Amino acid sequence: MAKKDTTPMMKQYYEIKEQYPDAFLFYRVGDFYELFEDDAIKGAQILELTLTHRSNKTKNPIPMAGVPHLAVDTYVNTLVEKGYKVALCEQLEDPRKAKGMVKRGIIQLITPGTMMQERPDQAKDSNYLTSVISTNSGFGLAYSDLSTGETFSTHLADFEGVANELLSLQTREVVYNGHLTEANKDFLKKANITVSEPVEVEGEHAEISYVAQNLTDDAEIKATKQLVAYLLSTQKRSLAHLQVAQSYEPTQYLQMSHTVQTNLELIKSAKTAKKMGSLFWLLDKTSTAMGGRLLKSWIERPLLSVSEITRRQEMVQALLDDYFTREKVIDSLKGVYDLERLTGRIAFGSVNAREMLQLAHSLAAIPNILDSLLETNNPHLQNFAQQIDPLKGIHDLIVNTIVDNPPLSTTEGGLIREDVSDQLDRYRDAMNNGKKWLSEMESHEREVTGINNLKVGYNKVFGYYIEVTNSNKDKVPTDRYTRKQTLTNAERYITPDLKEHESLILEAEAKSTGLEYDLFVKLREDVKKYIPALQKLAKQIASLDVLTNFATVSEQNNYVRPSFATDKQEINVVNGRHPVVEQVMAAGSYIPNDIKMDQDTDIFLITGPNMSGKSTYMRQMALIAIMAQIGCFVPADSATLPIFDQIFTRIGAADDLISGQSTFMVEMSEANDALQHATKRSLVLFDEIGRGTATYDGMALAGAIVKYLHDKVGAKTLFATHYHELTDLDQTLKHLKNIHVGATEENGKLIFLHKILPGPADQSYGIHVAQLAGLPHKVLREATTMLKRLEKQGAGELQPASEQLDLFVPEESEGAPAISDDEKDVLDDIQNVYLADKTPLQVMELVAQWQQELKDKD
Ligand SMILES: Nc1ncnc2c1ncn2[C@@H]1O[C@H](COP(=O)(O)OP(=O)(O)OP(=O)(O)O)[C@@H](O)[C@H]1O
Repeated sequence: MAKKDTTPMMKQYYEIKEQYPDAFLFYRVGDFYELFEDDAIKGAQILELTLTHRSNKTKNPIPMAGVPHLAVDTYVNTLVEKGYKVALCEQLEDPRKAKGMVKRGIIQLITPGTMMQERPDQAKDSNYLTSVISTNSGFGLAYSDLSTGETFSTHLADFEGVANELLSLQTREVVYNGHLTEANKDFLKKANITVSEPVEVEGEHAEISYVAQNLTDDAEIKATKQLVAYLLSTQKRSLAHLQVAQSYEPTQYLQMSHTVQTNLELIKSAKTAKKMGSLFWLLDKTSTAMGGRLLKSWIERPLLSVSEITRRQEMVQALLDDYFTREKVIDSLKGVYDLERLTGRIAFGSVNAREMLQLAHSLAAIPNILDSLLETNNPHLQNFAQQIDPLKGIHDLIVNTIVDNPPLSTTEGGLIREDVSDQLDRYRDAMNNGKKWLSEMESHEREVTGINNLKVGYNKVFGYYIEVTNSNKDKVPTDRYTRKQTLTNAERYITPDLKEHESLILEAEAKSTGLEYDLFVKLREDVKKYIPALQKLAKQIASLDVLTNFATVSEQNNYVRPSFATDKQEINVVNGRHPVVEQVMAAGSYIPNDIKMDQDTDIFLITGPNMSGKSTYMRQMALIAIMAQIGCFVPADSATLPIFDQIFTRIGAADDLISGQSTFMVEMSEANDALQHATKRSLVLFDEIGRGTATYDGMALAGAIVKYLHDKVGAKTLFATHYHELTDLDQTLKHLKNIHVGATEENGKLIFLHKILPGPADQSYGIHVAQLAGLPHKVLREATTMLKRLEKQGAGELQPASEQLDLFVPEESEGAPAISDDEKDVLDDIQNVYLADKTPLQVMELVAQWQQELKDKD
């Protein structure tokens, strides 16, 4: 960078900036943070700041923009949320005491992956920084949420696995060690993930070995150490709250790719990308933010172990059966703050006295929760309670140290109770005595001078003074009083006595606030020793919150406890419902449906009109399976399920925007994923496979895929299709059954029954649905005529297109004037269209287009 200004300050600035070339450098000058050079130009634009210039008189003024230090968080957050990094450069010494240039240094590097979620609406979100290292034996991956310190690590075979994990974690930043191909870079860019270089940290850091202590896999250890080193180097402080990394295998859980999670709308609605309308939205009635975050991670990672699921179910059952205990627990949970993040703030050193009290109040709620659980006769609830240490010592320590209503600031006193420190009490006595002396002095002076409204006051500039109004000025004993300040209607004086006491009072005050701060820091350090115990407690409370929440939701929505047939792959769901669709519909209007697939049935081929409920039925199956495997009860009258190892989907039009593939390509890759990786224990949902290409290609592919699933995979498969020709497959594939969603026609109108019935659908009603969508009458009539013709002739033996022209030529064309060029274009199009290549719907679209062209011409 060309250094245009070589004043000592700018020299210092350039030196620091050189070390952080890829971050916005917020350089503290007095009450402002200044941005210079390119940072200023770019920052001014993004943050809408006024761009000014430093050294305006020189030939090359330096662009500059500033933000007030009190508002810095908002500006930093805006930049970091957009994927940038911010280096906060502070004055490291008091400018008044500094000799020469004030020392400055970076106190924190804030990056997308290390930003703490502070806004209330983000309380249930985690922000994971991920670290990846490529090794000879695949990839090590580790991630951590800096606000809570929870850390995980795993080992993945290929970049595809890494990419999937990054998307599932919604990671904003990855510290990447290894080669990235152009395609990898492209993916990371499209997924909006900031890529950071790994960093070395100097010296020994206990955190690095602590976090990695339980890991055995070399790649995981490396990724974890790289993660912690990056955190330490950006945060520039000890991070006592980082938790021992938990190693996991993706195969330990029911596996679903990020696309599957998105398609099934587990955490967000596919349409709005908001929580509303998702399974998480439906299930989340948790009382604490920790519970909310835990629930989300449970939904993303359903269990495989029946005994673990049963353990959750037992708790849900017990809480469901015992309304009063449940209500008491919920009531107490409401008093528990975000223990995990409070603990993080304690470790971070950013906690204030009010938050310290929030911790104490949270701990105060724990014994009530334990009492409620222990009072029941339920062994599961009792056992759960017995494992919890309420950490009463920490509670007592905090409430015995901090006053009831402490101020926000920790440096201005008023935080610490009496009797905590003799020394503090002595300072306070001195202050009180001094103040008492002042009030006695005031009465005494009134008496001796005869000035009744004489008063003693204080301001920051002059300290303590005696104030006398102008009307009493002549009574002032000028031999004892020295004038200090003149106001319009009064004079202020001091006396040697007053000044002597003033210095005693102020000294005691300064010492007392200093000591209070020291005592507060000591308290913080004392509590810091209990961080692992607090984190354990936080986890226990969070899981109690989620389990209680399952009981509440299950009761409110009439869910039933599922059982698992582990020895055979059988599904027997009686009157199952789609939990989210049912919720947004009027009460009682959702039509329940059974899902019964015995050992000998692997594939349901589902036909039925558009809009009849095929997708809903398939999603219902997946959501019931997921709910069951996270330990929640399920929307059905009864349910027996296998434990699914993986779920695959090809549903809806949630096109893969990130990889930039075409719809049909995405469809085929998703199908391929299932064909390659599904096992007998998997659940496969395929909705209208093949519709993204020409009819015959699509139908042929769909048929072959069904056959492959049937012969080679054996996964439980729900396969919805509009290709009625496929329904004949039940003749040859013995594990395939046809089912359809019922619909009837009354007076030419289509009535959806939303009821699953055995056998194939008799007709597709596509044109009826088009009618519901309000297509012009003429289009519908013509489509109907064409459909009849197609059905009569069989799509393969279509007449040449020219012979069908009479379908479209308006009657009044006879004897009409010669046709225009536009009309001719349309006729040419009609003549050239190859009908065998088109679905009826596509033909309808074409007809609509031609009509529009003719209309435009009018
Ligand atoms: N069991 C049900 N009870 C009541 N309403 C239902 C039921 N199933 C589906 N619906 C309603 O029907 C609508 C359409 O359902 P869905 O999208 O599953 O149809 P589809 O057959 O998959 O349609 P398409 O073939 O066009 O994709 C849903 O949004 C819902 O409102």
